[in-house]
Amino acid sequence: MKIVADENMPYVEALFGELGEITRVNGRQLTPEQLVDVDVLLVRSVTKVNQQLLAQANQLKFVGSATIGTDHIDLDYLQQQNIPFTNAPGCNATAVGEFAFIAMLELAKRFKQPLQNKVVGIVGAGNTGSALEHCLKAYGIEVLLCDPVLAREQTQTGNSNTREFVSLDTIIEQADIISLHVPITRVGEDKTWYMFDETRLNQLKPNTWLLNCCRGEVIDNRALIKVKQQRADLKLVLDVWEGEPNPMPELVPLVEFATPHIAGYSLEGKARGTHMLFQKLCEIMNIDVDKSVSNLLPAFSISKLDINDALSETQLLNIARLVYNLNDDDYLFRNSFLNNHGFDHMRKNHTHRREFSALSLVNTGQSEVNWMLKLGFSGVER
Ligand SMILES: NC(=O)c1ccc[n+]([C@@H]2O[C@H](COP(=O)([O-])OP(=O)(O)OC[C@H]3O[C@@H](n4cnc5c(N)ncnc54)[C@H](O)[C@@H]3O)[C@@H](O)[C@H]2O)c1
Ligand SMILES: O=C(O)[C@H](O)[C@H](O)COP(=O)(O)O
Repeated sequence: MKIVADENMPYVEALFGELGEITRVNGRQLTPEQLVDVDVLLVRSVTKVNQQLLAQANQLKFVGSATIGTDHIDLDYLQQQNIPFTNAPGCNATAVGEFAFIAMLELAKRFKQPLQNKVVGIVGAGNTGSALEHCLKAYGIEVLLCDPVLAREQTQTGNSNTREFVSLDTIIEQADIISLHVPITRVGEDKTWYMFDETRLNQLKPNTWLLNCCRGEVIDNRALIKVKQQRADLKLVLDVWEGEPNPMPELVPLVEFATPHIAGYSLEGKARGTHMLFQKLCEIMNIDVDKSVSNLLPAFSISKLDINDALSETQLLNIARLVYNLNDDDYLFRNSFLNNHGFDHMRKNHTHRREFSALSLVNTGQSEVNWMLKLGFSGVER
C-alpha cells in the first residue's frame, strides 16, 4: 500500500509504518502527479484536496486530515468519488484552549490588569471554545458563550443538560476579552467570514482584548489595521491571519502576541490527530488498532512540581510557561514572518509544546492544587 503524508505530521511512521510504504511531501506544494498509484493520503490544513489535486489519483482509498477544520477539503467531491474521509475533531482542542488561556495570562501580566476580574466572551462553543471555557472556569473567570448554532440545537432537542448562550452583541457589550473559535463559513445565517468587519470592530468596548485562534478571515484584517491604528486601547492576539502564509506586514506590529497558526500545535494534539486517522483507516481496513497515543509521547522534562501555597496570577503564569512560553513563538514570528517562507518554516520547525497534563503537581488533596488539576495539570502523590 502506498501512503503519502504531509511532512509536518508526526508519528506517521510509528503508526502507519506496518501498513505500507510512506512518502513524505510538502503539503502546500503537493501535485496531482504525486498521487498516481497512491492508496492513502494524509494531509494537514495547507493542502487543498479537490478535483484538481485528485485528477490522477487512480486508486485512492482513504483521505485523512489531522485537523479540526475541513475548509481545505472538497467533501462533496470525495463523497461523489466514494473516497472515505476523516478529519480529527477535537484532537487539538486542549492545545488551543490552553494557548488562549496562557495568552490571556500573558496580557494580564503585560498590562497589569488581573485576568481574575475580567469577563470573557467565547464565540463558538465547540471543541476549542469549550476547552478554553474549561480552563477559565477552573480559574474562576466569568464566561459568556455565543453559539447560535448550538443554541438552536438545544432548543430543538429540548436537552435538559443545557448551557446558556448569549448573542454576539451581548458579548461585544459585556465582555472584556473576546476569543474566537468558529469554523470559517462563507454563506448562511451563521456565516463567519468577516464576522468582525469594520463596524463590529468599532463597536468593541474600550480596552477589549481580542483573540483569534480559529481562521484569519473571521476578522477583516484590513479593517483591523485601520481600527487598531486609531485605537491603542484594543489589545490583539492573533494566531491566524487573512492570506496565510503571508500576513499583512502592517498588522503584525499592532498585535501583542503574534504566532503562525500554531495554537493547536501541542505534541499531544498532533499525536491525537495522527492517531485518529490511523484508527479510521484501521476501521476501514477491518484491522485491529494496536497502538495508543500515550505510547507515542515522550516523558516531560520536569518530572513533578511541588505546590505548597496558594498561587498568585504571576506564579500561575510562571508554571504555565514551564509547559509553553508564548513569548518564544511571538519573538520568532516577528523576526521571521517576512523572510522567505518564514511563516511555513516556523510551523514546520515548531518545537512542539506540551499540554498542562504533561506536568505533574505534588500535594493533591490540597485546595491550592485541586483547582489546577481542573485546569488540566496532572497530580501525583509525594
Ligand atoms: N489555530 C489553530 O491551530 C486551530 C486549531 C484547531 C482549530 N482551529 C480552527 O478553529 C475552528 C473551531 O474549532 P473547533 O474544534 O472548536 O470546532 P467545532 O466545530 O468543535 O466548534 C465550532 C463551533 O462554532 C459554532 N459556530 C458556527 N458558526 C458560528 C457563529 N456564526 N457564531 C458563533 N458560533 C458559531 C459551531 O456551532 C460550533 O459549536 C476550526 O474550524 C478551525 O478552523 C484552529
Ligand atoms: O483546523 C485545525 O485543526 C487547525 O487549524 C490545524 O491545527 C492547523 O494546523 P495544520 O493542519 O495546518 O498543521
